[in-house]
Amino acid sequence: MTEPSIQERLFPNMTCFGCGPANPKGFHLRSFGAEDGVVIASFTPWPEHDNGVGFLNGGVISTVLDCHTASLVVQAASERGWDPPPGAALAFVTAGLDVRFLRPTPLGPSLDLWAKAESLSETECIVLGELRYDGKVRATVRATWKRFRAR
Ligand SMILES: CC(C)(COP(=O)(O)OP(=O)(O)OC[C@H]1O[C@@H](n2cnc3c(N)ncnc32)[C@H](O)[C@@H]1OP(=O)(O)O)[C@@H](O)C(=O)NCCC(=O)NCCSC(=O)Cc1ccccc1
Repeated sequence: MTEPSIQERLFPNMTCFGCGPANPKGFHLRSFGAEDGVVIASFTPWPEHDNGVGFLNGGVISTVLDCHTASLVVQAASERGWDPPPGAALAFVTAGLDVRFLRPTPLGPSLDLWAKAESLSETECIVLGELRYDGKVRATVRATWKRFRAR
């Protein structure tokens, strides 16, 4: 897609490995709002992301699910005026990820990411996510996001 992604619009200078536009060696995940509060993205694994038996490594799966749910939380926080603390790039951080690997995930060519909010509040957001390939859900996440306080 040519339009700016959520990440490019809301945190263009972020250096997160998975989704920071400003990390020169990162994944540069690009997520976009769709209908009914859903956020979507696609991710193309690198050959290096092999899990040793020809499928996608589980840590990489967890990273992209973490970062994709982040885009939903950051967009929701921005829309509601839940601003980051002074000097911080983000209003929320991941407090927990419950990832389930339902079936092996091929190394591409391109995988689909989906996310939708379960609940959103100023102190805690819970987001459901899925990684899909070839019409099948390969992995799911229930991500808990908590308000970040700079110290
Ligand atoms: C094995 C199990 C966990 C359980 O399955 P089972 O008890 O046998 O249950 P069931 O028979 O119901 O099968 C369920 C579905 O799975 C499919 N399937 C199963 N085996 C194969 C196969 N060989 N090839 C293709 N497909 C296969 C099977 O067809 C079915 O799909 P379907 O309904 O027909 O479309 C399976 O769900 C799975 O592989 N999940 C993904 C795990 C995963 O990606 N983990 C993360 C990466 S590992 C990592 O990073 C860690 C690491 C660290 C360090 C170094 C190296 C590595």
